[in-house]
Amino acid sequence: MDKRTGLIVKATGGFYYVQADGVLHECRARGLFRKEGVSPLVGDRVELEPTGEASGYVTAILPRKNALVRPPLANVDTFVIVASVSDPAPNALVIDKLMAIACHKEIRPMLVITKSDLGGPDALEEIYRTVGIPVFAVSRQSDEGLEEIRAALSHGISAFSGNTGVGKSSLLNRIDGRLSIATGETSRKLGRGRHTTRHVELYPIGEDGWIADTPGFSAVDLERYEIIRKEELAGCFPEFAEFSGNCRFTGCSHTVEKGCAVLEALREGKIHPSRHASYRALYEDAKKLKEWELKDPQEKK
Ligand SMILES: Nc1nc2c(ncn2[C@@H]2O[C@H](COP(=O)(O)OP(=O)(O)OP(=O)(O)O)[C@@H](O)[C@H]2O)c(=O)[nH]1
Ligand SMILES: [Zn+2]
Repeated sequence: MDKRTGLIVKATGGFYYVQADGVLHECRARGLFRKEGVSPLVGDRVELEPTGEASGYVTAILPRKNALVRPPLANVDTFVIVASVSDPAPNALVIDKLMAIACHKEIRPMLVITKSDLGGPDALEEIYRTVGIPVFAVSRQSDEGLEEIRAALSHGISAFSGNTGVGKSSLLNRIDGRLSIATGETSRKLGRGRHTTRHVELYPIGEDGWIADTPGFSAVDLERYEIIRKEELAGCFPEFAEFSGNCRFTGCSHTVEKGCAVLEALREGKIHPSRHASYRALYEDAKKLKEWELKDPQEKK
């Protein structure tokens, strides 16, 4: 049968489920890329050699745009960062770290503010509008905003992240009832703890969009595996770009230097203090990284 290309939407028990030409194929991988130390990920576009109507072999992985380690996911286009107005209170550092990871991986970030029934989303909105990313506010009290979020996810692969308890699962369920993630309450009732098998699965949305259902993965998992060098950090704060070229010294860290155009913009209110505070904190963390930690985690065994 003819080779074709498809998308891995699920991987479990040594099988890869590849969506190709409207059919879900249950596939094994040919040993080929194992030699090269690459294993197929959910989100990979692959070459498929069918062995039957709905079965086949994955014979090659097409070039990846990006890959995350935890959750294991390739070719992520949109990153939905979820934060709640309160319960838990928003943590700007977590949001900014996730946003920096997104930029670093060339993923388009957007922010969804949940639980707006518990208070106004204005404070968060004000910060992130200055960054120039899409910001949506929702609450389970109404469907407002949901349709716009669905539309923003209707192309490419999207993944959700945010601190535990912000309402990711509730939001996903409301975006699409098929998304299987159990909400905090349900999972407690069912006794599904931290140690359940975690597997990522893609669900279709809109015209040609896919949402990654990533049960059990938290912002913490993501942060642990996606490391940004201090030299690369400023580039992950998009609103710094128009200033950072004008600093007096090349290699300016934008934290203390005289003649730093980013610090100048901060003083003039063109960069939000909360964003710069996060930058500073992440810069301090990045300074402490050891050489071995800077190796691409994909290359680590
Ligand atoms: N007041 C209010 N509470 C909400 C809203 N959405 C979700 N919650 C509650 O917030 C809690 C956490 O919701 P989840 O959807 O489980 O949050 P999560 O981010 O998936 O949490 P983890 O699974 O721990 O990562 C639950 O008790 C929900 O009932 C909302 O719009 N308003
Ligand atoms: Zn500077």
